[in-house]
Amino acid sequence: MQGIRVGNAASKGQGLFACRDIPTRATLYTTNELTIAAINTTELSNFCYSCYAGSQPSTEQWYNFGQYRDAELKVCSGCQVARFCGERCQKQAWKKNHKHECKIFKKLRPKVLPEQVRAILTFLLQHDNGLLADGVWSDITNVMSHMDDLRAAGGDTWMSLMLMAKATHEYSQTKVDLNTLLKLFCILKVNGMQLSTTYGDPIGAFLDTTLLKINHSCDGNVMVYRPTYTNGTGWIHRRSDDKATIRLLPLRPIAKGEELTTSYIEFTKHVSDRQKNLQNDYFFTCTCGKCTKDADVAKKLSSTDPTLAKQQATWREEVNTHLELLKNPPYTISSSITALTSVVRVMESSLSFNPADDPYPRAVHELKLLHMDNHKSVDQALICGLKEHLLIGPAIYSSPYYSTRVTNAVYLLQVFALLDDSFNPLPRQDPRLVAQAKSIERKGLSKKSFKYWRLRICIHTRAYIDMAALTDLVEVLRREQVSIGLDRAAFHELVDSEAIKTQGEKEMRSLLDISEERWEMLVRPELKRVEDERDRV
Ligand SMILES: C[S@@+](CC[C@H](N)C(=O)[O-])C[C@H]1O[C@@H](n2cnc3c(N)ncnc32)[C@H](O)[C@@H]1O
Repeated sequence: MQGIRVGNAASKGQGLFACRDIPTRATLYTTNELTIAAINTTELSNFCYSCYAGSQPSTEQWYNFGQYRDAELKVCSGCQVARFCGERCQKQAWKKNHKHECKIFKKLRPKVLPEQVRAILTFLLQHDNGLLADGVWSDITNVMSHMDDLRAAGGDTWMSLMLMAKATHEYSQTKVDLNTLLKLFCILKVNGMQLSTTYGDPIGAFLDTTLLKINHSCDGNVMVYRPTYTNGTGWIHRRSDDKATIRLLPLRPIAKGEELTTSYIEFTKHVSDRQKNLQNDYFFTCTCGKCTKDADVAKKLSSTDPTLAKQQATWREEVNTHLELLKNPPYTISSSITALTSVVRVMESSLSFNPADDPYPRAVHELKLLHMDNHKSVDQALICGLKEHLLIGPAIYSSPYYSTRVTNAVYLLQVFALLDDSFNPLPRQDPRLVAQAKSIERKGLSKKSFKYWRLRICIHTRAYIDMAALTDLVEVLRREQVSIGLDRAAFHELVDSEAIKTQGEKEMRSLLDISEERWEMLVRPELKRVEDERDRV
């Protein structure tokens, strides 16, 4: 552990603490050996079983156009379940764990075990076959399991934990008792972290003996990040041995002795939903500063404007329903677009509009993704992405170094690229994109302002990256800047010209339909802050 230690976090149990002052550019901890991990069953054919390289990650699929480098996955001829990006990964996995589980997977074919069972089964077989390093078994089995809470809550969750424990006991023929196995499933349920792509798309779950000591805060000071390695020409999802699978990065400077915290849940949700989530899934009540502040604001709103408070609860309900529907096909994209657009519109038209208010951030983000579907309305996706970048980002993230904020900006730049005539990575045969670019112009953003904003967002995002530890994204931004195709002189003319800047801002207000007053209040402070920051880089 680099500059961090496990310590007593009072009523929260153990926690992680900084042993020195930590600047934002530091990497706090890295690992490329996750203690327990499994890829979701639905993603098994898309990601390497050993290094989690992706063959078709959902978000990035379109990202690098022709340059995207797929990892070609070959299926294990024994079990036909695990897929590997190369011989090296296959050999490593065979030695580490696959030798023992492969036989079990083969016997069960065509049934594929759920990810939780594969995760615990693999760990158990490593233990039973003497393949775990000293202390790892006790490090994991001594973690808070909340088994009594889960048993008391009962229901389908408890039933499924018991069934999974029984099945694992039977398949493994282990000497470890059933109760310990059940505890392991509870530990994974309560402490498991999401294994994801760099863009945050979930692909599995993992447990790491150090990271699982991090306690929760809705305004955490660290983030768990899965880097995407790049070279000059495209993404390389494959990780070489010297590179980490997971990194722990600071979101702001952290003082010596401060506790490291991260958000276990979607922190943009309303405080009442966050508390429900934390109580149901993690069995505690959050008392962080953000919860105290948000609860005060909610209480005040209920007493001063009960109609609005009620209205907001209805919007949250509506967005939650659609986001839930979108998780499981068959779903209708167009009806979700209609419902989410209507919530976004009414929220924006409210006099007390605050872009941080749940469900606005979640609705705009989902709408952006839905509009990108099949490139059907990239122009609308651009508008959503811009709202997310200019209005929502500054309002919900207490720090610019959130990987989500940076990767959202990188995504937005790619949406710009799709609509930019002068940037031509794709054969421009799609007349829909040409028509959509025209629609952006008709809505008020001229070609010059379009280019100005594309460049401006690129430069500002690059500045965030230079100040943070998200170094793997530098190459992506460098390439992006080149692709905008401006020489140094033209670059300064665009970004530093007051006239172009004033015009660009005016046109952006028109595109996003934001009044000047709202722009000055909600967008201006952040624009000023990033400009100051850029000057410091
Ligand atoms: C991943 S573990 C964190 C490490 C844990 N404190 C330990 O001692 O092993 C998650 C559990 O820690 C406790 N916890 C985490 N954050 C907390 C918080 N902000 N307040 C109270 N309890 C918390 C809860 O019991 C939660 O289920």
